[in-house]
Amino acid sequence: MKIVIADYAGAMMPSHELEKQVLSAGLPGCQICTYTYHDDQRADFLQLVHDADALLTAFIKIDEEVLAAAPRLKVVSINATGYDNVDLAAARRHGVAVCPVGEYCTADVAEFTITTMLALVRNLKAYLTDVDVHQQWRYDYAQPNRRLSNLTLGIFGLGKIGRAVATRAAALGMRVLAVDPFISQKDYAKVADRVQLVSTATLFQQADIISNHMNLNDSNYRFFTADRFKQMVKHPYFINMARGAEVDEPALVAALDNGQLKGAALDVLATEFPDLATNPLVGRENVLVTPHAAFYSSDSLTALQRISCQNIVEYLTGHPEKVFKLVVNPKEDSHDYSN
Ligand SMILES: NC(=O)C1=CN([C@@H]2O[C@H](COP(=O)(O)OP(=O)(O)OC[C@H]3O[C@@H](n4cnc5c(N)ncnc54)[C@H](O)[C@@H]3O)[C@@H](O)[C@H]2O)C=CC1
Ligand SMILES: O=C(O)C(=O)[C@H](O)COP(=O)(O)O
Repeated sequence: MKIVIADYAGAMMPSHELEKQVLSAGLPGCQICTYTYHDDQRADFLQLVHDADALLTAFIKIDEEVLAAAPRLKVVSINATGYDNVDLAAARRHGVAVCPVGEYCTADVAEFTITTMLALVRNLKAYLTDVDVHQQWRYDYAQPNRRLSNLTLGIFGLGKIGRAVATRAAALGMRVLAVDPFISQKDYAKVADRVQLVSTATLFQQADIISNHMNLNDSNYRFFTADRFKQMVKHPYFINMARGAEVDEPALVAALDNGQLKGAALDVLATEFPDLATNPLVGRENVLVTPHAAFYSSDSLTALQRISCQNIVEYLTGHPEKVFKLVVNPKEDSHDYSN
């Protein structure tokens, strides 16, 4: 049995020892190949997966071409929460199961979101730059600091991460609004005492900070457009911790340039590995760009590696019901055990 662990170049795991341990314990004798994927070497990747039974990856486009090149493939395990890199219809056609990790970094992303929120409203980047770079000692800027407990947070996507952000923001005294047309009553009930579900128009009217936590799908590709930035009445801070493709990036740059937005915290940009030297969002005092790092802690990484490999073991040993989250299960209806 052959298992391919493919890291996108630039988003590599520090080590694959834990994955190898979990896979070898659950599937004794399996062959494990680790691989670093480069966009311009797709033919090598297709060759590598041609006799693979399982593939462990994130971000690499898994489409008809890959699935047709891997006739023995039974399961694609995504070592990430987001699985927008996989063509689910093609996986269904090929009878290949798809299991994203489900949940491993909810608290990490929520803490990171609150960290950037506080940094934005407290002008932290400007203070640090003034002191470290310019040896300047001052506290008052054109954009005065604000107290979170006097502000309204507007969340797009009240899923696991959105709810965790809402809970932390409410604990800091913020009023919390959210837009999520797809949330179940059961999930909303978990936070109904601290979050008000509203329309997009109401959120745009009332939010001082807007934080995006939607999973990327057909309903929200390039959702944040110039027109929508203009509808944000209070010139809010904008935070994106989900996927860069949900934002029209030139429109975001323009909204920052013309003051439509006070500032931004962006853990994801339009492309996964942006050219920082030329990206117009980099180097601004009121913009925090981080390298898709919100998920990362030693705690989350261990969970990520363990769960993503355990999912492969469970599926290949005939226990799909034990896979944490199956978004395509060729054997029966798909399950989500994460809620
Ligand atoms: N920056 C980072 O390090 C990380 C980023 N992520 C991103 O965060 C996303 C969310 O993660 P979870 O909360 O665990 O996922 P989730 O699936 O629990 O929540 C996503 C929520 O977005 C909502 N949604 C989808 N389309 C929407 C729309 N058009 N309007 C409003 N709401 C919409 C869904 O109904 C769902 O409630 C992931 O899909 C991934 O893209 C996840 C982990 C780490
Ligand atoms: O889990 C997700 O979805 C993410 O966006 C993670 O931050 C990034 O995934 P990896 O870099 O761990 O593959």
